[in-house]
Amino acid sequence: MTELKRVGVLTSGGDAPGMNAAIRATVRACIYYGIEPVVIQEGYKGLIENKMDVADARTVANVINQGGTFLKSARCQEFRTKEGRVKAYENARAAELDGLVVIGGDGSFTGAMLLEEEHGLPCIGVPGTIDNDIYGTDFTIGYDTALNTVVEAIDKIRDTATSHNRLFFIEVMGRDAGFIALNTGIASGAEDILIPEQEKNVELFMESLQKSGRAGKTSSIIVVAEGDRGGGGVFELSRAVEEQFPEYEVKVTVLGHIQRGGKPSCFDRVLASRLGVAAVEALRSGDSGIMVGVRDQQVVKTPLERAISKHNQIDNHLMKVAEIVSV
Ligand SMILES: Nc1ncnc2c1ncn2[C@@H]1O[C@H](COP(=O)(O)OP(=O)(O)O)[C@@H](O)[C@H]1O
Ligand SMILES: O=P(O)(O)OC[C@H]1O[C@](O)(COP(=O)(O)O)[C@@H](O)[C@@H]1O
Ligand SMILES: [Mg+2]
Repeated sequence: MTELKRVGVLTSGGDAPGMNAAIRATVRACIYYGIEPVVIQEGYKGLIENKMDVADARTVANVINQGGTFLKSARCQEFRTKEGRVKAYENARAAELDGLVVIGGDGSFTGAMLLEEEHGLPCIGVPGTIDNDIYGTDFTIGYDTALNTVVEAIDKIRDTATSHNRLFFIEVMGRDAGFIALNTGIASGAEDILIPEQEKNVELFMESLQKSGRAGKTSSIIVVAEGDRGGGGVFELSRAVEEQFPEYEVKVTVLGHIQRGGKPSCFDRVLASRLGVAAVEALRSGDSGIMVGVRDQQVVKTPLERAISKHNQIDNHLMKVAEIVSV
């Protein structure tokens, strides 16, 4: 077992529901194993600006049920520079950190990898992002909650869509990944789902709309991932459809940041608790430069380098399911 005096924890990149539960689990696992936890504010920005405090078990009381991250998150440009990372490391060393737990997405893991490579500070990644776009884990913290938030919102939109002859384009988050769009599209009964991994050309899309019309559908819901550019983005696509199908009243809803908020689901709280504990246990075992995740219900470790350079594949069978159930 590696002797650890102090371990730091931060949240970085886009916040995700369940990050608080992951901070809590990290802090409490440290205390359980006799390590002093240090909480760092505002991600890498706080590390550079030396915003950190020793925590105790009560620091993380009453946060498991809260969305967002009480430590705050940041997208920090300075940390992308070598000089920025030197400053961050100097502060980590002065605080006597023997390891760092980084709760965030692929960008945060790239930063963690560089910090470790350049300065030798052992870093462990915990996947926290609603996008579910991290290789080496079946689920990222926040994804399940976001799915449920989106489905609830689309259900409401369906009520108005069916009360009129309306065609709704609903843009969901996912800069480069279609996992949210595909799963919420199926769960909310969407007529079509557009994702960046499998961009459909506009003609094909129009054909499937025509088919829906012929099948007697008087209203439709199309779920579009924000990263999908097949039709030039949700507004351009809606204009094209309006021209071709004057019988439909076309509406666009961009769900936006509502998808990132709210109380974490039970699934996300459990996942976050598991992974926070696993991160501390990994540091104790002498691991570094890895991410902890779950595959087939087991905690697994993946080198950060692999976690950021590979991608989870969209399940083609699920795409087919979406096509079949929307006839
Ligand atoms: N290539 C990089 N080099 C160093 N740090 C990076 C790099 N990419 C991202 N980071 C750091 O991680 C932060 C979060 O990354 P970002 O991509 O915004 O979110 P996420 O971690 O959720 O993917 C960035 O603001 C930056 O401080
Ligand atoms: O709110 P921001 O910071 O502009 O970021 C929006 C992006 O953040 C996300 O919600 C999550 O992405 P990351 O986890 O990579 O930060 C994306 O789906 C979305 O494109
Ligand atoms: Mg990212």
